[in-house]
Formats: sequence, structure tokens, C-alpha cells
Amino acid sequence: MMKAGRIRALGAMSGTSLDGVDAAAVETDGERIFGFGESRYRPYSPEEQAVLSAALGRWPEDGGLDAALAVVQGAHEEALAGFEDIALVGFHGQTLAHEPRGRGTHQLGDGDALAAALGLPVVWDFRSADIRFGGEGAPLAPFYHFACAKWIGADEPLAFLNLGGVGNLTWVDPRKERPDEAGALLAFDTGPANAPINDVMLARRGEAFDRDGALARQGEVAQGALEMFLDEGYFLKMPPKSLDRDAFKDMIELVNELSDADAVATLTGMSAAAVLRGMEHCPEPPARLLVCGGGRKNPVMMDMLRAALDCPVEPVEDAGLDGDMLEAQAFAHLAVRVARGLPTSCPGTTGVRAGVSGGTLSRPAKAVNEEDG
Ligand SMILES: Nc1ncnc2c1ncn2[C@@H]1O[C@H](COP(=O)(O)OP(=O)(O)OP(=O)(O)O)[C@@H](O)[C@H]1O
Ligand SMILES: CC(=O)N[C@H]1[C@@H]2OC[C@@H](O2)[C@@H](O)[C@@H]1O[C@H](C)C(=O)O
Repeated sequence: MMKAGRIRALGAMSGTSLDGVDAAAVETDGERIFGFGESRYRPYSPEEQAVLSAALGRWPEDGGLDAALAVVQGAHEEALAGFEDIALVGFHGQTLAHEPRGRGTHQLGDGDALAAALGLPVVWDFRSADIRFGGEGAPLAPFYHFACAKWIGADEPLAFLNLGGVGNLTWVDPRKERPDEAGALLAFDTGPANAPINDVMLARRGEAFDRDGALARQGEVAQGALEMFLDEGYFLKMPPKSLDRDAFKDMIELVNELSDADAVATLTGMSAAAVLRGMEHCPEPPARLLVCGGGRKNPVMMDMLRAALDCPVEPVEDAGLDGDMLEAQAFAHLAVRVARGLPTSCPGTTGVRAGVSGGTLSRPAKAVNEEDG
């Protein structure tokens, strides 16, 4: 087990939107952030996206994943090569399926092979242990959000919202010492965020997403469809709770009869409404809501949140953080926690029975020999 001490770790995240791999370096001891390093975005090509898309929903035992695995490994090797002074890598992998109370969770990726390719120790498979101990396996960024809250000097409760393919919310009390202390964190997936908008944009317009909310701005939210969406049982469940990317795929049918602009406006309204429902679970009103992920660049979605919330709704950049790289940084920070045997989830974040340190550490043969000597 690694001793306490600050190191430069590199994290990689490829999210549910299947757009590419984010890689970012963080100086951290797994408890505190000391600074941020370089970052890189390595997009998936349309061909690679098609291979990954075809693999969504598959489990390791289903087989037939060789082509998708080659895409994930190749893209990560490119994304992670050439960073300087890195001591440890956190490799999230590409989520293909997530059924915490069913078959488990599946992040495609081979940490042994990545460790060998990079010549660096790699922590991977972050979510399985949490599920084995009764947790949702997600979200895992909250322990990093706690460190971010300390880094920005917050002294009252605040919330982080990630608007990726799926949305997730973390309420943080930075007055606590540790993230796994009772009452320090409450986190859960809010609902779909950009995934259904992207799906409709692609099907109807041949475009990957609704840039700057331009189409949603021209439409109106269909209230009937919005109410039917909010009747979903997921919104009645108490947190912690987590979602598969396509858990709400059928919601697209609710907007089938609408014009393109009204359909996209309504899906944008649904994502915002899901967040607003989630905000009701905060133990205390947060002083501010800091938003990361691609959805913070959608002014229509941001304005819907602002119109309904009492607290400021800001992109995380307003607090000096990088909203494109926050999740990649999270897996760098979490990798250090795993190497030190510190928990990466707790009852407040995933519903796991007690704090658990997830993840598997793979060392390249060379590093093992050096340590032995
Ligand atoms: N300028 C923009 N205007 C509107 N939407 C945008 C803009 N830029 C990005 N997005 C949305 O954000 C999405 C990408 O978000 P992000 O990279 O945070 O997702 P992810 O990390 O793949 O998802 P997750 O966090 O669920 O794993 C895009 O697919 C798009 O829908
Ligand atoms: C199973 C899985 O990959 N979940 C992702 C996904 O994308 C957003 C949301 O759903 C969140 O639960 C999680 O990612 C972030 C990084 C997390 O674990 O905090």
C-alpha cells in the first residue's frame, strides 16, 4: 500500500456520450488537491463511436467485444501518452452497461494491458467492489467533489452538478473533515441529461448535439409530456440511486409527435426538471450550484435551472475549476485513494453498506521488479 504523500496522478474518463477520452493530471495525496497539471482530449472518430455504440449493453460474458476493446485501449494509450512525472494512472474505462441490482456494472477496458503499454501503475475497475458491498457503483466523483470544495475554500454547503449523458448531483458539507464522515456528502444520479437530446438531434437532424441550446431556444416545453416524464418511479426513489445511460430511452417517445424544436426544448426541460427534483433531496440548501460537464454550455438548460433555484447556478469555471476535465481529474484523485487504501465511496454517495475502497491496481512488470529490488 502506498504511503501518504503528494504525487502527480493522471486520470482518464470516457463518458456516456461516447464523445472521446478526457485525460488530466492532478497533484494530490488522495485527500487534498495541491494543484492541476496538463490535460488532453482525444475524441473518438465516427467509426470508433459506431463500434462502441454497437457494444452498449454488452457484458464481458457475452463476448464479441474485441473490436470495442481495441478502440478503448488504443484511444486511452493515445490520450495518456507523454504526460510528465506521472506516478499513477486512474483508468475509468468505457461504461457499456450498469445494473447495480442486476448483472453489475461493466466498464470496458484492460488495466493490465494499459499498465504494460504506459509502463505505469494503473488503477481500474473502480465500481465493482462498491456493488459487491451493496452500493450503486455510482456516482464516484463525489469524493473528488469534496476535495474540490476544500480546494476552493468553501465554508458552507454547496452542490456540484455534472451534466453529461446522465446527470449527477453531489451535495457537499465542506465543514466536515473527511468525505466519508456522516453528513459530509449526499450524491446520486439525477436523471437523463444530454443523452436523449443527443439521440433526438442525431435521429432528426443528423447532428451530434444541440449546440448552445439553439434549437431548444426556438421551441416550447410540452407540459403534458414533462408531467408524464416526472411520473417515473425513479424520481420518487430516495437517494443514493444511479442510472444506466439508456434507462430513460423510452422518454423519447413522449416527444415523437412534437416538432424538432419543441421536442428538443421538452427534453431539455425534462433534464432540468430531473435536476430540480434532485435538489429537493439536499439536506440543507446549498450556497451555490457549480455545474460541470457539457450541459453547462447549454444556456437554455442553465437558464431553466436558474429560473427555478434560489441559489446561484454557475459553471465550475466561476470557482476556478475545469468543467471539461473534472471527471478525468476525479479518477486521478480516486486512483491515489485506492493505492492508499482510502475509501472511494460511502453510504451517502452510493448507498454502500460502509466506506469501501474500490478499484484494482495493476503494475507494469518493470515497476514490480524495481520495487522488489
Ligand atoms: N456548446 C454546447 N451546447 C450544448 N450542449 C453541449 C455543448 N457542448 C457540449 N454539450 C453537451 O454535452 C455533452 C458532452 O458532455 P460530457 O462530455 O460532460 O459527457 P460525458 O462525460 O460523456 O457524460 P457522463 O458524465 O454522463 O459520463 C455533449 O454530448 C452535448 O450533449
Ligand atoms: C455507471 C457509470 O459509468 N455512470 C456514470 C454516468 O455518467 C454520469 C453518471 O452516469 C455517473 O453516475 C457516472 O459517472 C461519474 C463520473 C461518477 O461516477 O461520478
